[in-house]
Amino acid sequence: MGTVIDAANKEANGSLLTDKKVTVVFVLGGPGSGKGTQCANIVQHFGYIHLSAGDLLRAEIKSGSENGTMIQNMIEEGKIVPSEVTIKLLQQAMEESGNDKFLIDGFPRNEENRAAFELVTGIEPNFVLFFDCPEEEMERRLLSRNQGRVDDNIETIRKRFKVFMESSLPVIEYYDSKGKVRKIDAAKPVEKVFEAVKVVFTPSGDQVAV
Ligand SMILES: Nc1ncnc2c1ncn2[C@@H]1O[C@H](COP(=O)(O)OP(=O)(O)O)[C@@H](O)[C@H]1O
Ligand SMILES: Nc1ccn([C@@H]2O[C@H](COP(=O)(O)OP(=O)(O)O)[C@@H](O)[C@H]2O)c(=O)n1
Ligand SMILES: [Mg+2]
Repeated sequence: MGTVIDAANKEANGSLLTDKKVTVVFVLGGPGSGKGTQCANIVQHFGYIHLSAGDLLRAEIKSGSENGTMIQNMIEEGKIVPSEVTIKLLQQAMEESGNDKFLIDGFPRNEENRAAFELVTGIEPNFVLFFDCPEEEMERRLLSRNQGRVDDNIETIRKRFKVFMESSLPVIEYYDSKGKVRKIDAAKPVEKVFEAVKVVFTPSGDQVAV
């Protein structure tokens, strides 16, 4: 994307993103690590809006948009959709929500996602929640997710794991080098994982011993 267009985008989207202070938490982790499950819990307890990049892309396919076929093909192959498409959907959802605290789930998934979002929106995440889970466990979960997803088959799952290792982990490492990563052991049962998540979202002065 050219810098002139980027500057214009930033200007045009300034209402929410520069006038107000927004809180953004990126929720990252491999496919099946439990991002969506834990985001639902966080929303209930901490008043965030949950924006799943994958859900927004799937809704875009269903809406019959001109990008639908391209997005569908990328998802079936486990590939990462060009940033401009995903960022536009995220920005729209943020604007429409009227809220100012967002969990952005499954984004940024590669360096292009990360750099373009920062450039276009001017937003840096407050922190990054990273769900760390072994591949065997993620594979088991995805194969029994039963949400009718075209990408939850063993062939595409293997491709998604490869993309995660090659493209998404470097983004987590980038934020780790800035001290922004909050790593959670995501192999445990849902309730145990949420106990660890709660600690991250609770201001340290408010934590009570149990
Ligand atoms: N801690 C957990 N233990 C066992 N199963 C889980 C856990 N967290 C999520 N699941 C299940 O695993 C599948 C993938 O979870 P999901 O939240 O969709 O992950 P992601 O969004 O990271 O792909 C779902 O069927 C979900 O019910
Ligand atoms: N930032 C993103 C997020 C998802 N996607 C696409 O959407 C697919 C599903 O993403 P998802 O976040 O719903 O998947 P899970 O990690 O939740 O299993 C990915 O495999 C990509 O093909 C993308 O292209 N760019
Ligand atoms: Mg998900």
